[in-house]
Amino acid sequence: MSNTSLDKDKIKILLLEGVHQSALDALHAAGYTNIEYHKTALAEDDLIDKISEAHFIGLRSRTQLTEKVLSHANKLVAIGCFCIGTNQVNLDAASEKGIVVFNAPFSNTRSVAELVIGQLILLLRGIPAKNAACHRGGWMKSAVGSFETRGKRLGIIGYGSIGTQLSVLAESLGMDVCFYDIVTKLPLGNAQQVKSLKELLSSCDIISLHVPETASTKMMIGAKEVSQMKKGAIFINASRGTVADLDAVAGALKAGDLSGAAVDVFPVEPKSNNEEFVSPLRGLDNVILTPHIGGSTMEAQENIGVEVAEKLIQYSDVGTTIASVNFPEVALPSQADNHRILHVHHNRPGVLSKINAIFSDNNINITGQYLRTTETLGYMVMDVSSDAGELALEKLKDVEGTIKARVLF
Ligand SMILES: NC(=O)c1ccc[n+]([C@@H]2O[C@H](COP(=O)([O-])OP(=O)(O)OC[C@H]3O[C@@H](n4cnc5c(N)ncnc54)[C@H](O)[C@@H]3O)[C@@H](O)[C@H]2O)c1
Ligand SMILES: O=C(O)[C@H](O)COP(=O)(O)O
Repeated sequence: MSNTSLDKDKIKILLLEGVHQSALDALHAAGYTNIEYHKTALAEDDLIDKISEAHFIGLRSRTQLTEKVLSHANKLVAIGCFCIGTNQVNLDAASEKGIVVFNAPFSNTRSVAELVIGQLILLLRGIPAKNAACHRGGWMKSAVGSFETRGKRLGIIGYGSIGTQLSVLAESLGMDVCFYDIVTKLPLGNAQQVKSLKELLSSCDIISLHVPETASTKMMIGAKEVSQMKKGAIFINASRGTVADLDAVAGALKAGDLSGAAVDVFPVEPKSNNEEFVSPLRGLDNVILTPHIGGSTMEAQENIGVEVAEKLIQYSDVGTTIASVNFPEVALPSQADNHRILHVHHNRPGVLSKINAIFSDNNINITGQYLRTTETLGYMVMDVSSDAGELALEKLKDVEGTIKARVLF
């Protein structure tokens, strides 16, 4: 159990995968200078070695924070995912160790929606194949199989932040939009929610996936679903590689059942730019392959850098967990001449009354207290008079169900 606050220059921050300079700037401006920065993800052994010394870690989609890796993260208090997806982090293991996880749920959504619009226009015109032919000295001048976007039916699977923006952009091009989502969603513009995945697959000219990686989305597009798509349909996936069976997609493309595809995410992605990319879609001229760059624009990365760094700073400075992925949300203004204690515990009945009893028995004056819980976790921020901080922390360690307790200031 971590038990003391540290001077800011002793708080070790590990930033991986080339997170934007804006994150470093924000952390430096807030007084955090002990930062180790890597442009790439780390191999597991190296990651374990470094995470065991880190108090904060920042990463993107490549770094896998598995249960095994997190079991070594004994000083870690927070994880910043400088992206939307948090599937690369074992959230249960993080919660179990009292480690809060943040992400950037909105900053790169426009970038993904724009990429998909670009891809669907290029695919409707057969540009990838024509471009490839030109590069080989060919000349495929023909209108056959080339279409405008106007009046084409776009099916969006997952109508969240990205799906909705894609919907609006596609309608501005005159497309007819429908979507499938497990939640009933307010349709934007003239878009329509369909009742089943099959209805979407069998009625759309273009199908684009925008779901998170979860148990319910794993391989949600398999051979059966591919066979339900309209003859000549276009398939796009910029969500997660585990969502679609690419062998089935490749088979349908080779058989001419699908006319084209654009895929940005893969079940197995190279760990670095030096590793070979392997996919059954390689070599197919009517497929746009991109190396997981849906959210990789300068605008998105700069905004994400600031957004996630600010969340880490707020947590480190005052214990704020607003917009956390796995913690109850708590925000309290800091109080002068007080010590702030953060207490993460298993959400069991009686923890709060035990804490209050201990404080009362020891004459510790609580000047502010805020508790929020999720189903499994309790997070309490407590301000006590500054002469009582150390004693309060000592006593809190004895409370059954405590996961992590520290004094902030
Ligand atoms: N290619 C990239 O670089 C890139 C960039 C950003 C995000 N992403 C991926 O895109 C995903 C979606 O991003 P978002 O911001 O739109 O997320 P979001 O959470 O705002 O929306 C996801 C939507 O999918 C729906 N959904 C969940 N499970 C479903 C299921 N089984 N069937 C149908 N719908 C389901 C949800 O109800 C929600 O409406 C992210 O989770 C991330 O994995 C990829
Ligand atoms: O989840 C996301 O936001 C995207 O997949 C982007 O991931 P990246 O930061 O690794 O490009």
